[in-house]
Amino acid sequence: MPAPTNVFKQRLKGGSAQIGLWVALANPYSAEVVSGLGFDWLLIDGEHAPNDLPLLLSQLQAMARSPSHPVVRLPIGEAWLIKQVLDIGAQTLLIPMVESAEQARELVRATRYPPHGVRGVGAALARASGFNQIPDYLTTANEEICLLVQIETMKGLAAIEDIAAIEGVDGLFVGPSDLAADMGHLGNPGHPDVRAAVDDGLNRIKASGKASGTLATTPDLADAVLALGTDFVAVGTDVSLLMRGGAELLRRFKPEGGETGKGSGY
Ligand SMILES: O=C(O)C(=O)C[C@H](O)[C@@H](O)CO
Repeated sequence: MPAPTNVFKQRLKGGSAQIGLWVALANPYSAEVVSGLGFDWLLIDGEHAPNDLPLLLSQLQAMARSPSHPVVRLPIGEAWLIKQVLDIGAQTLLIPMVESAEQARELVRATRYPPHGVRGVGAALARASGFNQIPDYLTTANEEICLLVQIETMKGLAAIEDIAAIEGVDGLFVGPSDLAADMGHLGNPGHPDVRAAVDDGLNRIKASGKASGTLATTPDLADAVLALGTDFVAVGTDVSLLMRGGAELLRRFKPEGGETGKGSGY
């Protein structure tokens, strides 16, 4: 009996865009709620949401019955953390701030058991192996890992082809917010120069043969990047859905806005 099949990794090669949702409420209850919506993938954000390892685990467990594939974003691409997140059962990782082929190569090695990498062997204790109930986990796990790396600086943009050429990198995700910051447009990912850089990056990733991905925070932006043939696109976040939906509901009954809404800056 092998490691669980990573259907998201398979679907990335299938040619149909995978539509995702950013999950940043850091709560297994809300994670289970959105896991029933039907998104192809759900990004559990370990970088900008207050998620520690136990919370990441509880959200993976909450999503377990859903066909939506969980993608876990780490706060940083370090082998010790990759080991822990893989052991709790994540099979698809998104690693931020990748800027070189060498960095990508080390990330691949961190996701692989020897001799192809340096992932520590703890399957006997791990949820990933069904707590050792999957007899062939160790010898089949490598193939079911999907590694997605973030391109979100000018240096990363310049290295796209080199990073995409690394075996074991399955997809490259262009991060508009951090790229905007690095380009001198902090807080303005919609700046024409940033939009052009994002689209150029996505096109080059696509041309490299690896899966291309990004986050589009408006339907129009999502339509634009999907028109490029982008393979995995997050089209919103749970936090913004809650905030926008709540603000709209409040305006219905308090057009002047609530006390907390005045100058709240949201
Ligand atoms: O740089 C980006 O954009 C991303 O990596 C996505 C953001 O981090 C996400 O938190 C939405 O703002």
